[in-house]
Amino acid sequence: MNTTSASPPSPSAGVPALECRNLSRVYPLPGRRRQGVTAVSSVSLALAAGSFTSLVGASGCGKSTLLACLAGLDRPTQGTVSVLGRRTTGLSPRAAARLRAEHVGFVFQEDNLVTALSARENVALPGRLRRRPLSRAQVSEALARVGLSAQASQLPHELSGGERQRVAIARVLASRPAVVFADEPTAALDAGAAAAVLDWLAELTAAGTAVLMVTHDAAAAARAGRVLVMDAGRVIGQLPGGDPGAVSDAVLAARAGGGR
Ligand SMILES: Nc1ncnc2c1ncn2[C@@H]1O[C@H](COP(=O)(O)OP(=O)(O)OP(=O)(O)O)[C@@H](O)[C@H]1O
Repeated sequence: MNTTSASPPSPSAGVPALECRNLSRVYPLPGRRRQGVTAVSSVSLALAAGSFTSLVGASGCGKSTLLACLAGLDRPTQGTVSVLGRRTTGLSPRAAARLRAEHVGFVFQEDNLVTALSARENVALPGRLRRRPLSRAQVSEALARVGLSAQASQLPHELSGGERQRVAIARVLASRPAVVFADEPTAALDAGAAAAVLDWLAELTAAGTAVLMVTHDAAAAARAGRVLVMDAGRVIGQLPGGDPGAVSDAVLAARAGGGR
């Protein structure tokens, strides 16, 4: 376990790291004022500090939209989101960005990194935004942890897709935000690299971070302690992690039982 990284803020007893209530997102349809696409419908959930949760469901069921609304990257049409008990919905864009910089991290398949910054600078960025810079040793340690010491000075376009993903992992390992959102973090990786990413996410949760991961990979989903199953914009069920077969069955059952 990395011992020199920043620790996530200790949440007050009983306050979830992330919570949403009655969250909905309706995309307007051009030219049809009264109609829209309901991508997320009345979702309520809470993630405890140190929990690892995955979100599964058939393509188009609303996983990425829910993640984006929870992460403050999209505005829900209705409902509330709170991080460490502080409401993020309804904040000014500036205040929301500040709260995100302080407490939220991202591991996305694409658009992960600031293109003009080196791997090292990308890892250091959350600390700069929080005005609590990480030490050079902390950044180096995180890059070493993901096997990228030799690439520290390279720009994102000089790295492979898998290496860019690892820089994003190093960034959250170093800054340890209260909540990490991971969208298909293993999709473009070979089996060994995917297993390593899941190990690092689990390492984060052991240090107190709440991780929410969207994935189509049942084996990856089953690494989480809790698997939420979505269909047609709703979270329709949950199961404990550990059994990829049970996750596949739950997704198939959701698809068979519902749909838009
Ligand atoms: N910008 C948008 N405008 C209109 N409809 C959208 C928009 N983005 C998503 N949708 C619709 O919202 C629904 C949910 O999409 P979303 O991308 O959240 O699903 P998903 O479960 O993440 O799918 P996938 O697994 O294929 O990535 C889909 O019906 C999609 O067509």
